[in-house]
Amino acid sequence: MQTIGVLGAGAWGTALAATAAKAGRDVRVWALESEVAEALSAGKGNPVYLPGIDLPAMQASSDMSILTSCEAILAVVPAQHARASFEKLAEHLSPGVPVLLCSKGIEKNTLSLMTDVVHETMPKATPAVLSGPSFAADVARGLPTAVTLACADEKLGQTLMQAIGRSAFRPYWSNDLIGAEIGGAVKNVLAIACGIVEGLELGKSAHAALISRGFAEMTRLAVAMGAQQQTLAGLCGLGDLVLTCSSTQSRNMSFGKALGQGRSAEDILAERNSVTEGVATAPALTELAAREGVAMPICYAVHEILAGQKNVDEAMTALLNRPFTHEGL
Ligand SMILES: NC(=O)c1ccc[n+]([C@@H]2O[C@H](COP(=O)([O-])OP(=O)(O)OC[C@H]3O[C@@H](n4cnc5c(N)ncnc54)[C@H](O)[C@@H]3O)[C@@H](O)[C@H]2O)c1
Ligand SMILES: O=P(O)(O)OC[C@H](O)CO
Repeated sequence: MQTIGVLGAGAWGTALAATAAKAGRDVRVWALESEVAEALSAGKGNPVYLPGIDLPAMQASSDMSILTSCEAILAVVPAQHARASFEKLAEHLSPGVPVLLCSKGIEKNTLSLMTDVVHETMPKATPAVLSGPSFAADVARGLPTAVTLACADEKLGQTLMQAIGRSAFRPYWSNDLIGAEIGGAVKNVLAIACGIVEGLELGKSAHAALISRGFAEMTRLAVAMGAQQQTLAGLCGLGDLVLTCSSTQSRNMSFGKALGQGRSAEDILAERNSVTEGVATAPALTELAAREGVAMPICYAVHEILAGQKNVDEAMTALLNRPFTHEGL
């Protein structure tokens, strides 16, 4: 597998493209913005989404036909833009080509996971999932990172790992696509909650309690949807939850922190050109949890705050006054 296509040149798509290029692959990148495509092609990095980081030059275009003869595609557009992007990608894809889903979110309204969106828009493609604790800037700088690569077919999973992996970017194979997807989507909503706790200055004990009870919520939903419990204890679950809830380098965590400090969601988002996936995933997640009959009180509290149904103090008081219960999942 030599020719790798990357759909989306935000921070993460760019970091993954650079990693695959450093691993010796022939990389082709589709960028929405022509100025991003031009800068990447000219070896000037990505001044819009990864400013100040040196990257190898790679073929890039804002014309999606650049992805036509790629042997695998890394799909890295934000979750809410996946369906429209995949519908266009379908015109350029050969049957059976693996599509490695690298975004972390659930589609609003349809409640579709990204694998569902692939099945609906590109039924002949083979979906796989890449998820785990990995800030784009760390990966682009070549700092050590480990992620889950979930693919139903182990042989294809191994081929994908060889294609994009290197010593500083270590994929671990799993056959659990649903577990990897749910872990990545839920940790973003929980990171908003952790940010709120930090913004309210509720202390590190509350922070640890939230990570732990949030992990229980994530695992409950994933298992109800058919995932293996142990997947959530791995890189794409607990690993990513710990990373994202521990650093304001996370857009979701820093968004939550600003909410906790009293700013409005609209004001915070208006200042950003980057995506904060947990904002759109929160309402989808609470609907999904209701559909699956799973309790997710922390995620629900985030949804209530974002929907304007409660302010942060009211949501926190309601969480703290839930009945005492047993600790199991
Ligand atoms: N940045 C990270 O550290 C990181 C790490 C792992 C996973 N992810 C995930 O990767 C996905 C992409 O995030 P990112 O950080 O690369 O994005 P980003 O915030 O850096 O950039 C936003 C991206 O959205 C794209 N976009 C905006 N409108 C669009 C449209 N209408 N159609 C298609 N694309 C559109 C832009 O072109 C750009 O590529 C998200 O799901 C995110 O959760 C990000
Ligand atoms: O900046 P965030 O919050 O989108 O998180 C980035 C990655 O998903 C961390 O693994």
